[in-house]
Amino acid sequence: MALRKLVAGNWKMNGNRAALAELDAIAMAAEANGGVDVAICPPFTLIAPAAERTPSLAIGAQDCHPAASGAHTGCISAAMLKEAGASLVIVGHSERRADNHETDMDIRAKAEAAIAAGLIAIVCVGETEAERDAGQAVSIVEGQLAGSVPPTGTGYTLVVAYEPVWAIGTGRTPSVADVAQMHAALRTKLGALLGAEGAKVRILYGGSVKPSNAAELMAVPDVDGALVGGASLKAADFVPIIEASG
Ligand SMILES: O=C(CO)COP(=O)(O)O
Repeated sequence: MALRKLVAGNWKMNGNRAALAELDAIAMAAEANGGVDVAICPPFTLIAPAAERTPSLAIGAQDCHPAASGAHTGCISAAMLKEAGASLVIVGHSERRADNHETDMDIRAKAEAAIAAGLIAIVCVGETEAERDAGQAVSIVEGQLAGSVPPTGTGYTLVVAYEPVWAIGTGRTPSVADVAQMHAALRTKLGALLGAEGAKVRILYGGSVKPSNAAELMAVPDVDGALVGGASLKAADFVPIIEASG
């Protein structure tokens, strides 16, 4: 079953108010490519101005706290993101798994909080280079998925992003065959975890997606979109990726 593609940009800790000008051309491309869902996940401080500037574009966050509220200095709840204008949130990005020692259990709790607040949760999984070299990529990623996907997730509330850690920001990507193998394994595992809903959950590929490789990656079976880092910062790079996904 071909699912509607989602192309999401993760700005990470980049961008400022001036950079929001990029959103105008991205929103125009989203409108012109009506068969593709497009989202941008800027830093927290830019969510509200981004949502106000381009109401037609889905705006997301890059993390949320698992609790609804409370004494958690420096943290942001899913409901706060929703009120600021976000409709989705990335959880479990490998940079957060590494830098903040987030576990699969933490990530599942964040995804559950996001869904409870009415956000779409984009749950990230991906192996390190050492794990791939050891022949463990599929089993590691299946384990991350089983641990971090909420059992109540549906095709409307949950998105999975496969991002090999070694492909992020390096210009390197897995072969088309390796992407196909991993996405097929994730699709099967989602079915085991979520039943019929597992077939409706979009599985994005992320890691050095750029205009020159987007069409090839988006044509792989069970690749239902892209999670784009560096190439989402400029409309000149991101718009061709949207166009290649239609
Ligand atoms: O981590 C990523 C998106 O979440 C991918 O980053 P790059 O596209 O810069 O490799």
